[in-house]
Amino acid sequence: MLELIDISKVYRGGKRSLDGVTMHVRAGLLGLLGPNGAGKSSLMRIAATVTRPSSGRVMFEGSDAVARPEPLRAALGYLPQDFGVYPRLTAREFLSYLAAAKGIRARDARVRIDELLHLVNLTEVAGRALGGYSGGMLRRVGIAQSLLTDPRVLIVDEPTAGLDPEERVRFRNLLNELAADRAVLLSTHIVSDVESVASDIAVLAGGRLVARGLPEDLLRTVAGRVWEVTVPAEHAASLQAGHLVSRTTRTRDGLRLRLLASGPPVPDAEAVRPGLEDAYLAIVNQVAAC
Ligand SMILES: Nc1ncnc2c1ncn2[C@@H]1O[C@H](COP(=O)(O)OP(=O)(O)OP(=O)(O)O)[C@@H](O)[C@H]1O
Repeated sequence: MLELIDISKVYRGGKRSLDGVTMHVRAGLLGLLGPNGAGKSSLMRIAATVTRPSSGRVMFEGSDAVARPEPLRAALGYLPQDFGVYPRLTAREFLSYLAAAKGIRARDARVRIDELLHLVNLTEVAGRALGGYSGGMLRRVGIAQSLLTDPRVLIVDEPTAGLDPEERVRFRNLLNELAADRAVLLSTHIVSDVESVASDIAVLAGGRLVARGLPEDLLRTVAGRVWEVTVPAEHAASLQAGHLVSRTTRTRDGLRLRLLASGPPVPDAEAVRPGLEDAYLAIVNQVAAC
């Protein structure tokens, strides 16, 4: 549906944020994972036709979306990372204003806005000024605005930033539902945001696409290399220094470390089933070590 081909981006001043990224976006939920500064927002802005790539092509349904962005724009919903609202407007007023700006007729807009307020569970507070909304509620307004035109491609940039765990789960489920009949590209640096919902995961690090596949493909990269050990707190530092540690838990018997190693890091280490967090850590750090 949407193809990003060999995309590079160099900002004025010489900062290179993307380096030859090729990524095809199909129907369903594609989770774009990467640490801060990996280039996720740069790629999302290019996919959303907000910024042009320095080189490379963006193709939408076979036609060049850099030269002619209108067809993609007409099919696109976008929630930018720095989504802002007018605090004095109510949710309904704000959405009506945006609908008018998108050229939606007033009567159609009213019906659509009612549907969307219901979808994002804001109907009851739709008459309240946005200045009084929580971070999670504002994110839901952001999703509602991105869906005004019922887009076939939905791009959401770090939508769970600043949300509490409960809101995060609700948001994840909503995006999962939306991905049933459209392409959703979701960026995040939090593995659990995509772990349970994305069937397709891309990992960006240092401006390059370093992994892409099903969660099980990514898990395979650390098969047999994830261990858990419990050590006295004073012994933990040397293990932490020599290995990638994906989790540290304090227990009655000392520190429980979950770490990556090609063989048992200590004789009584317990081999455990890899999780996506382990795979992500390994993939991103392999790149950093190169
Ligand atoms: N307009 C800009 N001008 C110059 N450099 C920029 C600009 N936008 C981003 N960068 C730089 O490009 C790199 C990638 O930034 P980008 O925001 O795309 O990454 P990200 O993965 O979305 O990270 P974050 O989650 O922290 O936003 C960073 O080093 C950033 O400082």
